[in-house]
Amino acid sequence: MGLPLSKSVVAQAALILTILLFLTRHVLRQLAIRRFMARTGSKLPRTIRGSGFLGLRMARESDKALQRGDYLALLRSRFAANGHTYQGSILGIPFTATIEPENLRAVFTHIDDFTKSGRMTDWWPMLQGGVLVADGSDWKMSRAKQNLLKPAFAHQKRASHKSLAALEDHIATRVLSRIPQDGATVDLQALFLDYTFHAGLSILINQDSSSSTAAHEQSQQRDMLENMQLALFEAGRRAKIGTLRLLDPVVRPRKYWRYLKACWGIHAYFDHVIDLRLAELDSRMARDKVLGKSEEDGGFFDGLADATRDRVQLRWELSTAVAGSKDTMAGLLAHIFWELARRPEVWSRLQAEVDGLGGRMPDDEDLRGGLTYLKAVINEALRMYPTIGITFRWAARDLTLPVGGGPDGKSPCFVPRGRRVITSFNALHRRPDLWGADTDEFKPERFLETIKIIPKWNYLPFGAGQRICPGQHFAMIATHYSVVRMMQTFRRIEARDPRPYAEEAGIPITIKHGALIGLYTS
Ligand code: HEM
Repeated sequence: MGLPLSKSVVAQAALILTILLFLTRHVLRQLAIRRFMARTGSKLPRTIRGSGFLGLRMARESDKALQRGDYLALLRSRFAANGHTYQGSILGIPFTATIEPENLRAVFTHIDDFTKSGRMTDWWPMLQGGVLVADGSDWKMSRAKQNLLKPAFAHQKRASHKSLAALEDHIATRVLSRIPQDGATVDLQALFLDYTFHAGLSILINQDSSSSTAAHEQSQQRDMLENMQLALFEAGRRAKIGTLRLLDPVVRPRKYWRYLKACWGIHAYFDHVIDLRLAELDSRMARDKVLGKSEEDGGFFDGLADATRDRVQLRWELSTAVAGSKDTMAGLLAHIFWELARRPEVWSRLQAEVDGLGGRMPDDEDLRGGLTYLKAVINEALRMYPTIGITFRWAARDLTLPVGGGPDGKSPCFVPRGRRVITSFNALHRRPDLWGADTDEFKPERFLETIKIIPKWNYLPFGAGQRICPGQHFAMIATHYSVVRMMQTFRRIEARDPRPYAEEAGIPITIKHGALIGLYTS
């Protein structure tokens, strides 16, 4: 009969066994990595210098830059100092950063290898499904296989006359009529944020949000706007701090609770609107059937409802579309006018082109390509200030990127599974070797004269590959339209903010202090 083992001996044995298992797993993983790297000829990229213990110095630097509003400039300087592909870790969580066009082609075209898996937790609980955060078959369901979004955007395109009417209605009441005509200072960015949010509600979910809307509905919309502002800010923060967000309920319980409430408020708003819209759609269809006339194209919402009647899926897709369109377009417009106010020669040339319309409203054709200088202005603003400045993917397995490995950055670059891959469209668009020494200057002419053909992977303001922005067409039409209407209304512009440019690096990028401008009608 053996002696009974004491509890402490059992505990020690269990501990030793766990450590052994852990070490064995670690050694086996390292061997597998070595074999993989030898087989693929890949190497690790350079490691960022001066990031401090566990990347703490880098985290502190980032935090300060975020507060100052020059975080994107800091990222650019890191690429300049460490090469176009490098690796590091923030608080022990490793990442690989790259702005090599060849690597971006690999990341954005191999969507099953470079996934958005981490996005779901960044956006939780605001979005738990829908095209923005889904991967694999769920994403295909949203965007490709069952064409959930395709018909929605196609309906919206066919109903573009309605979209233009909604844009006109909102820009007239929410922007043009609110700008003092005597040159008194106004924050254009604030007006654009209000405009694009309400135009988005009208166009994407047929939600009447004009000034004649019932008071209780206006107040619901205001609450939703506030909730979405807060939730978008938090989602951006959660993405930047990674797994540290798990501490939020303990470290900042009040803010965390407010964030949850904002997300639930957004859900409740969309659920309510979806019920209303589906009921309207059904009664319209029943009426059309009785009258025997073909039903009118109702735009984006009808397209979505054609593809699915699943209310939760509709909630994710609609809130994604509203969140995706809201500040991206306002941010772009604000940056365009921030630059126009500082570039009289660009303003004059643009004015001359818009004057060519003879004061009439721009139609589909003008917006689709007749206004070449305007297009160059918008392209240049998207180059210097892409409103999605940074994006992330996660490696689904051990992978290689075409370049960036080894001390000279020329070998294939090893990316271990689970690794977060970061890219900055902002830094890509400011690479002097791709864009010239004047890369920090706003020069629309480069899109007309200097660069005849831009290599595709050097310029990605709307992303690329299968996950390219599905709202790109709408965003471009709406931006062209809005700039034309501003130029037709005002003859002179002045910058009213002597402070240097500073960004608010949320999702998406806006101008920290707004776009303080003076405008004159004569
Ligand atoms: C100036 C305006 C806009 C810019 C600069 C912009 C930019 C982008 C970029 C860069 C991406 C890809 C992000 C990534 O790959 O991680 C993206 C994705 C997306 N955008 Fe936009 N966007 C704009 C307007 C819009 C509008 C108006 C909508 C909707 C009506 C929209 C809806 C979406 C959606 C749903 C996705 C996710 C697509 C997917 O993952 O399959 N965006 N956008």
